Amino acid sequence: MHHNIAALIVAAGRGTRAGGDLPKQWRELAGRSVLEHTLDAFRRAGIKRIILVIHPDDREKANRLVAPDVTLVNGGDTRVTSVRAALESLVTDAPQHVLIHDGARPLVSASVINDVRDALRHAEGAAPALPVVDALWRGTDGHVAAAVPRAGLFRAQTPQGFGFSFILQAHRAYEGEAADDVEIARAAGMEIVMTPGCEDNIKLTYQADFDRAERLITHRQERDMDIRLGNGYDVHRFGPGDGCWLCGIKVPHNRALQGHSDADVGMHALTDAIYGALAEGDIGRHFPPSDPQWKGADSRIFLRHAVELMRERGFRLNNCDVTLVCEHPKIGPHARAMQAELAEIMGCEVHRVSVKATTSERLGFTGREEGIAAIATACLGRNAGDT
Ligand SMILES: Nc1ccn([C@@H]2O[C@H](COP(=O)(O)OP(=O)(O)OP(=O)(O)O)[C@@H](O)[C@H]2O)c(=O)n1
Ligand SMILES: C[C@](O)(CO)[C@H](O)COP(=O)(O)O
Repeated sequence: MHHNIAALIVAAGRGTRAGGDLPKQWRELAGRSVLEHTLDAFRRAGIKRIILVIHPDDREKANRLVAPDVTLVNGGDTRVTSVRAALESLVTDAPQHVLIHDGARPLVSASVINDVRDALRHAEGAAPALPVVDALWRGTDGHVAAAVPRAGLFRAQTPQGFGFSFILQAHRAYEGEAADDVEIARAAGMEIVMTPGCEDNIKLTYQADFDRAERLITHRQERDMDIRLGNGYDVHRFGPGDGCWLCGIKVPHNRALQGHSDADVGMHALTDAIYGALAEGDIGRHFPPSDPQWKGADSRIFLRHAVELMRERGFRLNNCDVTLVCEHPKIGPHARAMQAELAEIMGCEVHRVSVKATTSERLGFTGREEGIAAIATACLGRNAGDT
């Protein structure tokens, strides 16, 4: 997907402030190591190349994380030298961009990563930040010594993204310590754009941060279990014509389906199933048949609207299943094209979309070929990786 970008995940520190038996990035968080959470966050964002920077003492543990998308590199004594080691390791097969991230920030969301990556289309560098909202003081000996103006102050997060060759040169030219790579990039004259940070993208620094991260992960897991099901049912009668619109495909037939719109009975049932899963009524509520503007309308408009609503509410389509009930036309030869068309409209993978058909054994209105009925089920899940 994004082969020309690599994530450098720095994890060579010793985590002295967090304490514990193991360096913090190797400790368990909600059943998995911190680094496993961090690697998965980048995979969810579609990153295919990850350089994991480790301490040589952790090689044995780290070998378990090696995968086709993960390469190990030994870090240095400071964060700066660890990043530098990772950058140098990429020189022979350089990506266009790099995202440099603390292994100790396992809760980074796909949207934080993607906002940085998107900003790199126009910027030399980009990094997530949050404005300081609390009042700031300077303190001495446990007393407030002065108020510090907070206007224009931001809290820096990672991943910090850069053009690879720019940041490599900046690191090579830099001497001494730096809190992060933005500092190094700015010292080399690079312009850095700020992108939205996220309160959940915490860096595990002290023990209390582990407790907070556990709570956030539990909350995410509960949210991810929020699965919504909806069903839809629709019928259209036959009238004169030379084919029927069914699931976005014009199927040749000696008749056509009649309706206010293009009468795509399958797409209507599916649209209603999505509205149903969101408890948002049905097509008639969003596109009233009394409104002349929907006369003869392309039913894709309805389905796209339901999908937009689904995304706005933070859901994605897990899968859907449409059954067309008719004697004729025969659906089998067109089912795959219908699945592909529906998947295209909904912006999802085709394996999430099923279209099938049955006859009603010549019974009832479908059996007498007076019309076609369709039933659909849609299953929605929460958008993974987003907070
Ligand atoms: N020599 C170092 C030092 C730090 N880091 C990484 O940089 C990130 C941010 O650093 P920090 O939170 O300061 O981690 P530690 O140095 O491990 O923590 P501490 O200062 O408490 O020892 C961490 O993912 C850490 O593993 C690194 O790769 N190499
Ligand atoms: C890079 C960083 O995460 C930006 O907030 C941070 O500076 C690194 O951690 P440290 O605690 O400053 O070492």
